[in-house]
Order: sequence, then structure tokens, then C-alpha cells
Amino acid sequence: MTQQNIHASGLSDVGNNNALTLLLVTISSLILAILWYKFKPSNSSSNGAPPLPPGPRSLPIVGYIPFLSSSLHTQFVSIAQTYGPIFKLKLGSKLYIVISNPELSKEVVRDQDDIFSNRDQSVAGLTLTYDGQDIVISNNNPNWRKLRKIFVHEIQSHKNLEATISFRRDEVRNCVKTIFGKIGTATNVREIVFSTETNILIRTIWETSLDKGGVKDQNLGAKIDMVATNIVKIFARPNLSDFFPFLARFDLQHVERDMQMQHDKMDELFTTIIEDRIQYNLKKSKDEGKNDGKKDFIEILLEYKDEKDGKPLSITQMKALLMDLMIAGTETTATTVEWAMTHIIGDRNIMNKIQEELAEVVGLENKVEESHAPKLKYLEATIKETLRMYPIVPFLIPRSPSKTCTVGGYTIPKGCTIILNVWSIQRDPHYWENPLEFRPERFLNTSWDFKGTNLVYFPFGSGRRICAGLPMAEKMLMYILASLLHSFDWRLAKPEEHNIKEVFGIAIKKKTPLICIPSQRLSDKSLYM
Ligand code: HEM
Repeated sequence: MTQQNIHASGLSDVGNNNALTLLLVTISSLILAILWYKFKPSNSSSNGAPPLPPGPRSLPIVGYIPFLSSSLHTQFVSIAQTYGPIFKLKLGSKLYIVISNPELSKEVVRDQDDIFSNRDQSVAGLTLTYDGQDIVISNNNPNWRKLRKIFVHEIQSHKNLEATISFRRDEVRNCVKTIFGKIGTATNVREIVFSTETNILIRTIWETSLDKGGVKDQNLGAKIDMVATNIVKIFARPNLSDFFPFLARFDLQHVERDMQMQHDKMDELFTTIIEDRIQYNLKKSKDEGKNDGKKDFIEILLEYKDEKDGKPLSITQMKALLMDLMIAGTETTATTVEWAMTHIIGDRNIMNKIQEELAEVVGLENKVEESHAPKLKYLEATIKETLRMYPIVPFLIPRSPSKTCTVGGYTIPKGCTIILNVWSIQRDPHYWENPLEFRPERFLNTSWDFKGTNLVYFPFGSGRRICAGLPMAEKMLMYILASLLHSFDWRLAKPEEHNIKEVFGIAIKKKTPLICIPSQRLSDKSLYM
């Protein structure tokens, strides 16, 4: 080959190379474009806004629904291990964002609390609460603010809690008396505590009407217990109407129908109570009213109904509020007591420490009073540890942002559902040493409280929507547990059946009920009467 030819061929090689390179670049670009289109992160956004959080791939239409397990709390921990502390899930046509670390929780419940103070309103929730006219399910609106203010300032105020101390004392003593009648026999602690809590709430709500021709049904507590239990069970049923709102009108799984039935039973009761009281008040003179002294909750609410300034409270709003109290106040406390007793009975060392403290503070010749509570530090630490391992409402009550915003650098679209996995945060080894060990000592001499200030521990929620019944819950847990453990020694009915298996739902419950045998601890029998 001549030099010229070599050059020519070289040139032509260059020419050929250029053409080849161009072809390769074009094909590569095409392939890359196709690959990018096909595998682009599904969360990237085209308008320059931050992307949606990452999350597992899901099927068309149904999204991730077919892959959901019955133990969502543990399943969400596994998903977070792959996708990080904030991930998204598409369930039907709805977008869920799950958050499982304190830093991101803080962005929701503190830094942007106002934006995140609406609720994700499920069909069952709306059906139960007169279309969200209550506190728990209502969005952040003037109605919610008013009801919450009445509840927190009137019912949960220090003054009112002091004024209603005798109701709690009577009912907790009845509880001790009932258990005394069961000494030596297998006893379901949760059932007894549930009834005690129901009776306390009934008396706090309409004490005087029991004396004044109102509802006198002896089995009222048991009936309410049954309805409340049914309601919690219905809440635990996943509902297609929530995942596909356009299906809601068909109520394919009858969740709405079943909830309506329970709602109607409670509604009938509340209507009777309120009407009886209105009639009674109409009959009595104003002066008589002033002499009454103690006001129960119905009386307080009726004053707001007749309010001259501002917007009076409607009867429906009153009933919605009563519904909240009876449901939110019973299940939570009874379940917490059951978990605490499970661990206390399962660990003789913990039981001894609590009982020694009670003997010292209360004395073996006395009954427990609420006023002993501030000195019962080990018992308090045991309750805190119980609520660390078993935050009864494991995902809090889901919230929904009122406008599109960002959390952790990701876009959070308006109207999606926010789940804060407090259960996983409170068991995260990153924040808790040996988190699966039940160790009350970790709460001794520390500043942890229930106010949700440190988002490593917030079993009652945090921010604007923190549990409105917190002051009462704290008192009840201390008083009931102190009375049960001061008055009785406890052992498991079947020690081989000791277990701490959970069932996930709107409340985190024991898989099998705690059945145990009480024995008399105080020598003076009159302390049980
Ligand atoms: C162990 C007992 C209890 C626990 C663990 C508990 C826990 C909670 C939690 C986690 C929330 C949601 C907070 C959030 O979304 O950030 C809540 C809300 C609420 N709780 Fe409780 N609760 C308990 C007892 C009670 C009691 C005794 C009452 C009433 C007598 C009550 C009334 C309420 C109400 C009305 C709300 C709704 C607050 C709102 O949405 O503004 N709770 N509770």
C-alpha cells in the first residue's frame, strides 16, 4: 500500500471512524434515553421540585396492597431498612408516606405542625364521628379547635380532675373489691380494668343524671364495653373504600354498615342522656342549678350549647365528643395496663421493686390514693417503659398535609397520608440500648416525659394533635396499677403460657389475654371493701 493510500485509507478510516462514532453516540444516547425513561426513579419530578420519597415498586391500580402483611409495624421496619427512614407506598389510588426516625418526625409534628394538623379521614372514622364533627377525626378547623379547647380546659383541667377525684376513687376501689372476690381464681385483668375505665368516664360525663332520672341501666358499662370493643375491631379492618375512594359508595366489605350499627347504639344512649338532662334542667329553677356545685361534663357542654357569644355547640357536636371519650379513653388505658402487668408478673424482680415502693409510700395498712402517685417513681418508670415498648397507637392517628410541602428534602403532596411509626422509633437500637429488653430503670432519674418534646419517645403523639386525654390517662394508669399491685400478689394462671406476642391494629394488643391469679397481699380485709 502506497503512502498516499495509507493516508487515504487513514482519512477514510477517520471518516469511517467519525461516522461510526456518530452512530455509536446516537445509538448509545437512544439506549440511555430509553433506559432512563424505563428505569428513571419513579419519584423524580419534572418541574424542578424535589422528588417524592423512594419506595418499593408496586403493581398498577392496586399498588402495594397485595404485599401488605398483617403486622404492618414490623413490615414497615423492613421496608425502611431498604428505602430509608422516609418512604412512600401507593395503596390503591392513595399515597402513604411512612416516617420512622425522630428527625423527620420533628419536621412533621413540630416544624410544620400547622400544615400537618389535618387527619387522614377513613370511612369508618367519619361514620363513627358524625362525619368528623369530633376531636379525633376532625380536620384542623374552627369546630376542632373549639371542641379541643373545651375538652382540654374544662375536662382535663387540673381543677376538674381534682373535682372528679371521688369518681375515680370509687371506681378503682370497686375494681379492687371485684378482684378480691376472685382471689385464687384465673382472672382476666384487662376486662376488669376496661370496665373500671368505662365506669369512670361514664361518671365523669354524666354523674348527676344517674341520680336524676337519667340512664339507670345497671349493665350500661358492660354494653358500652362491648360496643367500644366492636368499634376498635372494625377500625382494624383494612377497607377498600379508603384505598379507592370512588368505591366508597358500594361499601364492598360492609365496613361502613357495621360501623354505622355500632355508632347508632352509642348515639341512642347519648341522645337519651342529653335529652334527659335538658328536660331536668328545664324543670329545675336557676337557683337550684347554682346550688348543684359539682358539674359533670354534660352540664358543661350544655352551657356551651346555650352560649350567647360565638357559635353555640350543637347537639351533634356534643355527641361526637362523647363518642371520642368513650372510645379513645377506654381501650388505650386497659391495653396499657395489660401490657404493664404482663411484664411485671413475668419479672419477679420488677414486681418486688414496685411493691416495696408501694409499701414504703402507701403503707401496708392503707389504701392507695391518687396523691401517692408523685412519689411512686419506679412505678412511673415502669409505665413509661411499657409505653416505650408498646405505644398503644403504634402509628399515632395518621395526619394529612393541607398543602404540598417538603420533609427530609422530599416532596410531600397535599392530601396524602402520613404515618409516623412511633413503634419502630421507640425500639430503634440507634436511640435505645437493648431496646427489646423491658427495663424500667432506663426511665429513672431522667427527664423523659409524655409531652412529645423529644421525638425519640412520644407514645401520646406530639404537637397540636397530641392526645387530648393525656392528663387523665396518666392519672388513671398510675392509680389503677398502684392499686392492683398494692392490694394483690399476682402469678400467671399458666406460667408456660407467658408470652408477649402482639397483634397489630389501630391499637397494639396482646395476642392472647393475660390471665393471672391474684392473692391477698394486705392483712386487713377492710382495705378491700
Ligand atoms: C394510655 C392511654 C392513652 C394513649 C397511649 C393515648 C394515645 C393517643 C395518641 C397517640 C393520639 C394521637 C396523637 C397524634 O396524632 O399525634 C391520641 C389522641 C387522642 N386521645 Fe389519647 N391516648 C390515651 C388515653 C386517652 C384518654 C384517657 C382520652 C380521653 C379521656 C384520650 C383522648 C384522646 C383524644 C380526644 C385524642 C384526639 C386529639 C386530637 O386529634 O386533637 N386519650 N391519643
